[in-house]
Order: sequence, then C-alpha cells, then structure tokens
Amino acid sequence: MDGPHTTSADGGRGGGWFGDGPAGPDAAVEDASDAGLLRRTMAEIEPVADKAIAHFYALLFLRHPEVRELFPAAMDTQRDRLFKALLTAATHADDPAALTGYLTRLGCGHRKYGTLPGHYPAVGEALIGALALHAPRTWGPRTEAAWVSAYTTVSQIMIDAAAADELRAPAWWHAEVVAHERRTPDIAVVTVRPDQPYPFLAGQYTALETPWWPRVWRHYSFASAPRPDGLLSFHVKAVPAGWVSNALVRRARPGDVLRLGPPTGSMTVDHTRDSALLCLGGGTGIAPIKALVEDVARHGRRRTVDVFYGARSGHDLYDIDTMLRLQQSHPWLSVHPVLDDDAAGLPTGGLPQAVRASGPWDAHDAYLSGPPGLIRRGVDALVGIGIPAGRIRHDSLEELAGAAS
Ligand SMILES: NC(=O)C1=CN([C@@H]2O[C@H](COP(=O)(O)OP(=O)(O)OC[C@H]3O[C@@H](n4cnc5c(N)ncnc54)[C@H](O)[C@@H]3O)[C@@H](O)[C@H]2O)C=CC1
Repeated sequence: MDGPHTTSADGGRGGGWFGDGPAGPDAAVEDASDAGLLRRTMAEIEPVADKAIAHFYALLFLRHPEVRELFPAAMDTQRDRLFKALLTAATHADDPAALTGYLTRLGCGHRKYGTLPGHYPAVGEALIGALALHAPRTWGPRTEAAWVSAYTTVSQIMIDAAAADELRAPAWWHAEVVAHERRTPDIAVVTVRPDQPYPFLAGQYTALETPWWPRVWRHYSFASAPRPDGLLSFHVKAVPAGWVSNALVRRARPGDVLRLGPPTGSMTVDHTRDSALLCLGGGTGIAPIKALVEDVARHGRRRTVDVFYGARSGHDLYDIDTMLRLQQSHPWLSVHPVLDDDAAGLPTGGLPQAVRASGPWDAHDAYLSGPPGLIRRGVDALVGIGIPAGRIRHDSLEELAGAAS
C-alpha cells in the first residue's frame, strides 16, 4: 500500500474521489449540513444494508486484493461489523470529541488484524462506492463530499490512535494454554499464560484468535481479577456453529498457543465509590462477575456485593461451587442462584424477577453480564426498581452479539 491516508488531500470538497459530476439529488436539500446529508444516506441505505455490505466487500477485494488477507477465509456474520462501525462512526463525525474514545479503541483494536495506515484509503473508497450505488436517491456531489470528510476524520483518529498505541503495547499477545478444564460437556475453563505482561482490569474482555480459525476473533471476558502469576482464564461455552468456541472447548489442549488482542470494556468497579454492588450473571456471563468479586476482595474496602447467578437448569450452574466458596470466605458477599424453572418445573421469571422480588436495590451500582436478551430485560427491570441508568454497567450488546460463537 502506498503510504498514509490520503483522502484529506481534497478535504472532501469539490467532488472527492468520483469526480465532480452533475448536481445530484442533494442539490436542494433542506438540511444541507454535513450531518444532515449523512443522515439522509443512512436512512436510504438501511433497508438495503445487506446488499450495500456485499458490494462494499466486493469493491474492496476487487480493487485491493492485498486487503483480503486481513479478513478470515470465510466471511461469516461478523462481516457487517466493519461496515456498520464505519457508518456509525461517520454519522457521528460532526461531534469528534464524543467519538474519540470509541475510535481510539477501534484504531488500537485494529492493530491485531495487521491494519496499516495505507489500508484506510482503500476501505474509504469502497465505502463511498457502495453508498453511492445503494443510496442513489440522496447521493450527489455534496453528499459525497460530506462522506469523504467524515471518513477522513474517522480514519485519521484511528490511524493516530494506533500509532500512539504502538509505542505502548504490542498489536497482540501470544498466550499458551496451560490448563483446560471441562466443567460440562459444553463448557470449559481455559487458562493461558501470555508471552508478555498483560495489564487489564477485572470486568474487562478481550478478542481471542485460535490457531484453527486464523483471523476469526471472538470476545471473551476475563474470569478472574489480575493474578500475581499473570495467568488469565476464560469460561467458554461451545455453541452451535460457533467455530471458535467449539475449538476452545473440544480441541484446545495445554501447549496450544492462542492470540489475544488488547483488553477492553468499561464494566469495571469504580473504587472511588463505596456504594454496594448488585451483579447479575447469566450462564457463562458469571465469568466477569467473579472477576469483579475478586477485585472488590483484593481492594480491601468492604462494600456489600449481591450476585444473582442465573442458569437454565441446576446442571448449567457450572461455577456455583466457586461462587459459594467465595461467599464463605467473604461475609460481605451473598450469592443467589436462580434457575429458570422451580422444583415443580414452573417458570420462575428468571434473574430479572428474582432481583425485583428482593431488594431494595435503588442505592446499588449494578453490573450485568450474559446473553444480550438477559441484559436488555435486566436493564429494564433495574431501571424499573429505581436504579438510575447511569449506575448500571454492562458490555456493549453489539460486541456481545458475536461474542461466544
Ligand atoms: N461480559 C458479558 O456480558 C459476557 C456475556 N457472555 C454471554 O453470555 C451468554 C451465555 O450463554 P449461555 O451460558 O448459553 O446462557 P443461557 O442461554 O444458558 O442463559 C443464561 C441465563 O440467562 C437467562 N436468559 C437468557 N436469555 C434471556 C432473556 N432473553 N431474558 C431474560 N433472561 C434470559 C437465562 O434464563 C439463564 O438464567 C453468551 O451469549 C455469551 O456471549 C458471556 C460472558 C461474558
């Protein structure tokens, strides 16, 4: 690729990459601000997003075959993540300050894929090409200029963030599997030793790649707070069609070497506060909750912690012994197992109902971890019982959608 990002050369003004062309449908637009033009494209693209995404990748790989090797052999459902992230970012580009955190993480996170500054113009060109074709009613020179300008802002923040990160941290870590414990036929606890120090906070997660599915990255939460021996563990459930999770549960053995991206996520404990914690962990979502409990224990400042640990059946409460042991050693910790059905086989209403039925919780800081459906319903329940949304933490639902597969 040829040097750093170049799209700012024309500043996105006067027609951009596809020539000046005739005055298009954007000539007499009411809200002709850049943000208004971007919103109009988005509204037109939304119903045909699948086609636009397919076109985007076709253009990208046709014009820049060298970029293909940054992506996995099989482009699965994750393929729309790049396109969607670009659109989300570009449409918020009129407020770069608010976006900087997101784009900084995105730029740093892209280092593990081998992304270089020279790749950004190729992606931008394909993005504009796909949008122009699939939003013909609203596309025109001014709209194109607005997209070029937005993409330039977005990509420059990502490029700068990656360059700054390069001075601080590796693009990825190699991590050798040192223990592999099958807790149920579908769930394994995988413990790894990173090849270099791996600083992270309890409650965060990382992207992980196995040797069996190169360039397919999946997110897993750390199942422990940082340990003195530097080891990291993950709770992995093999799910149908989950390439990475199946390989980790059924194939990984001590000695195998994985790759880890940087730690990310803000579901961490604020130790400047002393309010009590209410934690909801569903299924393998108990992993980061356990890490948070260990973090509170190590921090030494006692605050009460209530953990509601939900599972579909008693058999699925694969980590209950660990949680009960923690409860025994810490008088400030209460663990409440919650099954979907009661002893008579009747539905219990699950975690949200169990939390609603106890309390009061309105003075607590809340943490949720588990399937996206549980998080959505859990947040509704917690807001309903008086916990302000600003005191409820969970990982991004978008990231979780592809998390465990
Ligand atoms: N940081 C995080 O938020 C983490 C999230 N996860 C996610 O947790 C999930 C774990 O999967 P499994 O163990 O198979 O969970 P599961 O499907 O067996 O469900 C676990 C618990 O969540 C409840 N639940 C599920 N869907 C619900 C809904 N729509 N409304 C209310 N309650 C619901 C179930 O009743 C059960 O108590 C995966 O999707 C994984 O990606 C896993 C680790 C960390």
